[in-house]
Amino acid sequence: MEKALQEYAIIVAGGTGSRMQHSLPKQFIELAGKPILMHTIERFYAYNPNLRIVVVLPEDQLQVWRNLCKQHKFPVFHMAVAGGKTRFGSVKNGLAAVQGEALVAVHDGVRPFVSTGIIKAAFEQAAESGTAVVAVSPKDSIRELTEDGSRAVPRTRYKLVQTPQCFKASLLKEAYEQPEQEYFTDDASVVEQLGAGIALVEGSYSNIKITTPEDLLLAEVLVKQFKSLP
Ligand SMILES: Nc1ccn([C@@H]2O[C@H](COP(=O)(O)OP(=O)(O)OP(=O)(O)O)[C@@H](O)[C@H]2O)c(=O)n1
Ligand SMILES: C[C@](O)(CO)[C@H](O)COP(=O)(O)O
Repeated sequence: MEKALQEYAIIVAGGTGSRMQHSLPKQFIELAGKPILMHTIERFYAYNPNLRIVVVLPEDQLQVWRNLCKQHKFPVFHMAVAGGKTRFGSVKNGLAAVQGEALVAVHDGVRPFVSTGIIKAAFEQAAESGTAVVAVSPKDSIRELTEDGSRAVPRTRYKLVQTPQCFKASLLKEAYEQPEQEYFTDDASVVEQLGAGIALVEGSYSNIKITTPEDLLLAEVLVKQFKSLP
């Protein structure tokens, strides 16, 4: 039987959270008594306690994070590395900590409600096909902007992309050697640029990215239901 590949999670939390308009970087805002980022890390630890976890933070927040870990007696072992100016740069820095052939999940530090089932499904799909991107179907109608205004498009042709996004390490590393492009909004878009196909895995509507103040209100509700979320 083939030996299973080592699994890694690169949890990107190297942003400043400008759209949240909060005094703290949003990944440090407390939910149910601890920073959002700690909830996120705990989801991955719950999936696999042997997972190697790399947390990417703004360079000037590394000490703040160490202090928060001490203050909260945060028990989950992880490596903390400095991020880049953009999410692309942060993922690239996190990837430098990945050794050998492995499976790597890249996940937003501000998506604390991902279920262990979704993480598992993403790793399994990546083990099989090399790529796995979690996504959900849109619930609203979609219009495309055109030169004259806008037009309706069939929503059944679209998916809303979430994280985790899992890949074989060699593929992801090769992808992140490419020059950064403005249209690289996630890891799938970077890997796809190499010509690789992207396998989709069903996500969840509760796997929200905490981005703007109303997301925080929703997160306060979701955190109370944490154990029963899909
Ligand atoms: N230079 C950056 C920018 C973003 N991220 C991370 O990528 C994830 C998704 O990005 P987003 O929600 O846009 O976070 P911010 O960049 O912090 O938010 P904003 O765009 O509102 O400033 C977040 O966990 C964020 O910390 C990162 O690791 N490094
Ligand atoms: C990676 C991502 O969360 C997938 O939906 C999203 O693309 C991040 O976008 P942001 O502009 O960095 O928030």
